[in-house]
Amino acid sequence: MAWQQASIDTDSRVAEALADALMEAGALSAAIEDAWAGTEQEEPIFGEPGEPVDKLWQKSRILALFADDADVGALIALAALAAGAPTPAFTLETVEEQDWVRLTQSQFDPIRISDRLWITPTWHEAPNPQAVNLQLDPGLAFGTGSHPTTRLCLQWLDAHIQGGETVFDYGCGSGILAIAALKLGAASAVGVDIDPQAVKSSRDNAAQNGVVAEFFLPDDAPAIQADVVLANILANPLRLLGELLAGHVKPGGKIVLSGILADQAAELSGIYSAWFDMDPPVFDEGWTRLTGTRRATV
Ligand SMILES: C[S@@+](CC[C@H](N)C(=O)[O-])C[C@H]1O[C@@H](n2cnc3c(N)ncnc32)[C@H](O)[C@@H]1O
Repeated sequence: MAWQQASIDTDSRVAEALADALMEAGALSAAIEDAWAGTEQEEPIFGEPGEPVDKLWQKSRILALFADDADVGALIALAALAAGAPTPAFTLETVEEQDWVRLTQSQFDPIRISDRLWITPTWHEAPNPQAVNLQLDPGLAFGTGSHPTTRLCLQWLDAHIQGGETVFDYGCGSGILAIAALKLGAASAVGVDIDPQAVKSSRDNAAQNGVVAEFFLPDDAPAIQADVVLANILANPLRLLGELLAGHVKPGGKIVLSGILADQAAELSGIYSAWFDMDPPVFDEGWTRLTGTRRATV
């Protein structure tokens, strides 16, 4: 199927009325943009989120979509009359139907963490069916495996989970770290996030991957001590959460921190050395992973 797209340059003062009138006249959509978009005269117009923008471009362009058999010239003339504007000139082009779902999906390929650990969208064949494959689609919560902060944690899990560990994932997002730990052999995993949508996504993703993990909002989290605690949050919350996170790590257990910029690593390592013997930092694209071993409390 194809559509006709009319491009109408018009005085900004009548653009909105004309776009409304085009919709009334039978356009399938009508969007207003800067007539000089993409040129040196392009004029960015910014507004506060949720606030109406009271400024208009000097000259506006309306892109209006019509059915392939519509008499576009007659409909534009009718709309201009209704909007009290002179009949504008326009150009017309044919727009072919696209498979938007396929186009979007093609932008997400499987992600190789290591030879044995892959993150694969559900619509893809696993590149290595023998590997540990997490099925994860881009969604409303952070954590598809493509971001360096997540990748640093996944690489640590891949290298250190030997089987039977208990894991606590603080700031679980999509649940990717808890789910990966379980698929790599951990005995149990619990995740926590302040965002209810992340808690829901994590539960859905665990079910999708056939693993049993529990996810909570912080106030509902169980008072557990785990062999491994991961927290891929940002430096600021990590500065405040040291004591709480340390309380969730068994003596001799491991902490894995991510979401830290390279120039914040020394300061964060200093904070966590109050409870942990810290390892040297590991860097990836300007981000840092910090790890440490919980000292026995005296
Ligand atoms: C960068 S994402 C990490 C998601 C996932 N764990 C990963 O590694 O990709 C950080 C997550 O931490 C959550 N978060 C931020 N501050 C938090 C806090 N104080 N307590 C619990 N969760 C928090 C956010 O809602 C977000 O989902």
